[in-house]
Amino acid sequence: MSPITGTPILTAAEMRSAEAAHGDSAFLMEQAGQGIAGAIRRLVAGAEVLILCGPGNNGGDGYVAARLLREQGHAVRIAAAGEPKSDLARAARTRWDGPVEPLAEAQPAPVLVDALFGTGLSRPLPDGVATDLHRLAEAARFRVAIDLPSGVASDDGCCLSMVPRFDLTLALGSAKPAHLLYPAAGLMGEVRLIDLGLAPVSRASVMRRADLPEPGPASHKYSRGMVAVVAGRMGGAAELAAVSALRAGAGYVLHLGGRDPKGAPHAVVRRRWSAEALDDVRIGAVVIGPGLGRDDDARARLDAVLASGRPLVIDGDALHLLDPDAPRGAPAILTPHQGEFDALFGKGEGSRIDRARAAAARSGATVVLKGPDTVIADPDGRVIVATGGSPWLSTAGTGDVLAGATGAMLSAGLSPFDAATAAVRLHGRAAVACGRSFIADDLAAALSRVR
Ligand SMILES: NC(=O)C1=CN([C@@H]2O[C@H](COP(=O)(O)OP(=O)(O)OC[C@H]3O[C@@H](n4cnc5c(N)ncnc54)[C@H](OP(=O)(O)O)[C@@H]3O)[C@@H](O)[C@H]2O)[C@@H](O)CC1
Ligand SMILES: [K+]
Repeated sequence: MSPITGTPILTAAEMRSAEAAHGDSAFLMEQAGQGIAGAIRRLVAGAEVLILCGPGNNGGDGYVAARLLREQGHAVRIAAAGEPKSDLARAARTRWDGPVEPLAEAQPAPVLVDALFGTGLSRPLPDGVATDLHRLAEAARFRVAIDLPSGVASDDGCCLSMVPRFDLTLALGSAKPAHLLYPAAGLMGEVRLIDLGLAPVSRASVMRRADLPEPGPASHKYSRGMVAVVAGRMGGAAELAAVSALRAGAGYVLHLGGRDPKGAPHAVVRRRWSAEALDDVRIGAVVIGPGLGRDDDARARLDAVLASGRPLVIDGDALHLLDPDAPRGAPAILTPHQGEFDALFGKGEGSRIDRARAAAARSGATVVLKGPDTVIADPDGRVIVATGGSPWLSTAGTGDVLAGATGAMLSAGLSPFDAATAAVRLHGRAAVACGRSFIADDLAAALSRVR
């Protein structure tokens, strides 16, 4: 059992291909059962376990785990929603020599293990099954989901039925989109990986430690990265982005336009807005959007920035003015939240991973689709899904902080994908370091502490 950080994310179809490529599904199920039994043994300290088994291979995993737990002297019962339908599940059921209770009649146990449905769930749970799952989950002290909580759709994290809250979800072989994407991700408790030795390959993975650029002995302020932040109607947002760029590690931040607020950091260099200011070849990234406004003046500034040929971070209001299909002369990172994303790219089909990836391919920009499950997608198809942020990030100005931090990483010479990943990671860590009920200014300050 290990953390899922850094692991590949596979759809149900990709999981089936990985299983087929391995060639020995019975061995994989035995491995899964061993991992599950081992995890449960370690975690529940002898308490009685009730395993709910479904008709497919998720149920098969449950039968194997039950047999192994029983062989080791653990108190375990099984309740099933019907007979096994797959060959593997039937074989696993045959090797279980204890009774199998009908699900509707099952009495609760302190530990509930849900092996009803996994990646094969294709429709809402039958009403009776959903009711029994809730009844038994509510009565249990500790709830474990095998691979996925029953009722969640593996590929997009939607709930096809009402899903109870779990304390632990044991992801088998690889992470699935639902382990990261909400609402499903919010119901899983801690997600841990049981390695099946599949070595699955995917272009999508769960975020792990990001390498942040470090200054060396020969570094100077321009080599650390020079960021220009283009201000607009609401000065505070651009101020936050500018300060955040410095605190995330930029060597020089130029704030173009807007007023000079009292008490603002003296480290930010301020100039009036002019398109010519962007001619400075030392500028490694331009951040535009925070507080920009959406009027003609804002549009003119965006047009000038797009024409400058500098690497771009496009956020906030600028996303409302942008034509995502228009060619750009420089790399760009777009940082929309879901509302801005929908306005820019349309509602679209598929999971947040699918949609962010399609948007990146369409726009030719790296897309950071922000949320509790931030998805970073590159035009070349790579995707990273972030974990470990904080629900307290849902406050005004935190997006401006991310835009500034992203500008810092881009100006330091990271590729847009690596810059976005590093900034999202740093921003999430800073949010966690801030604790509860912080404001965006605290978050900007925490970027330095976390670095
Ligand atoms: N891939 C791997 O490498 C490994 C995978 N492993 C395990 O296999 C799991 C995937 O197994 P799986 O494909 O058999 O799917 P699973 O989730 O058990 O359900 C399918 C069954 O449920 C049925 N059914 C579906 N929806 C339903 C509904 N709403 N209400 C009622 N019935 C419904 C469906 O019937 P049908 O839709 O055909 O009518 C079918 O009979 C995976 O999560 C992991 O635990 C490990 O063993 C080791 C390695
Ligand atoms: K399950």
